[in-house]
Amino acid sequence: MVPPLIELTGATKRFPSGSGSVHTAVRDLTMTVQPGEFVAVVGPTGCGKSTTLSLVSGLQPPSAGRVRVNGEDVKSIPDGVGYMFQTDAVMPWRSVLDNVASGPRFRGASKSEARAQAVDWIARVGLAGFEKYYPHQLSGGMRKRVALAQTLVTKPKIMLMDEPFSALDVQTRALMQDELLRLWSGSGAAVIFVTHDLDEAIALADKVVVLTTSPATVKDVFEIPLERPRKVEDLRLTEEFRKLYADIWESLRSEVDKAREKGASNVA
Ligand SMILES: Nc1ncnc2c1ncn2[C@@H]1O[C@H](COP(=O)(O)OP(=O)(O)OP(=O)(O)O)[C@@H](O)[C@H]1O
Repeated sequence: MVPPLIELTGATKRFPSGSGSVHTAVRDLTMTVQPGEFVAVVGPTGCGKSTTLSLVSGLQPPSAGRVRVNGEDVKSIPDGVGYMFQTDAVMPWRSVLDNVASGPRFRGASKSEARAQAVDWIARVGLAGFEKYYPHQLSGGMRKRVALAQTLVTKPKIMLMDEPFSALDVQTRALMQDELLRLWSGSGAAVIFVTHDLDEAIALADKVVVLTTSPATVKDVFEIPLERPRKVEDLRLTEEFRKLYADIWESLRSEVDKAREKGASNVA
């Protein structure tokens, strides 16, 4: 058995909230991610999904429990981690080429090496010919492709993705999901992908982790035995997919209902 690449064991995160009280965002959360595994995390709005990612990224230390990457306790941002968020990190004042080259440059590559890597990844995400464009000259989907190239050019061992496609229209979103799967399949990277969208979680992942309503802890873990390579739009029409959806939704629904009862206005 290969040791997990990412391991949260009884991880708890508390934040001070006004009036001197404490808010528990994540409680006693245990989950593992194997090297090269694609794990989707779903849960009701505000349950603690992003906080869970921030524990793995080292942006937040746990208040209790352990968070390990590669067998080591996470004390700062671990090496080899790439991020992608809902609002992309594309710098508006830089061309596509300079945006993608900035990661390798920051990690010490020479200017020409960084540019060569950037040109390669810009082509791989389907943007060859757009190197000199600026972000405002691109569509939302194209900017996501730039963000994907920015993330992958650094060859991360771990990709932490927090609803990266949620601002896209449905068709562009499906395209980007296929692109992500295509690019990830050759990368060997482990992924934690946070999403509100159960369809998206099942279409992309090897494993779907259902979190409880706040404070987040793991409610259920579902293996997704769908064959790869996958075409997300075709996959959604299959009986196997609908069955998985029904099973996982059964688990998620009661948490969404609890969150609604607690008064969350915008739930899963
Ligand atoms: N830095 C912080 N300081 C104080 N409270 C925080 C902090 N970060 C998160 N929280 C609180 O922790 C809880 C969980 O937030 P988190 O963003 O992790 O949830 P989420 O499931 O990702 O939300 P969403 O579904 O809206 O994306 C929320 O009540 C939030 O207000």
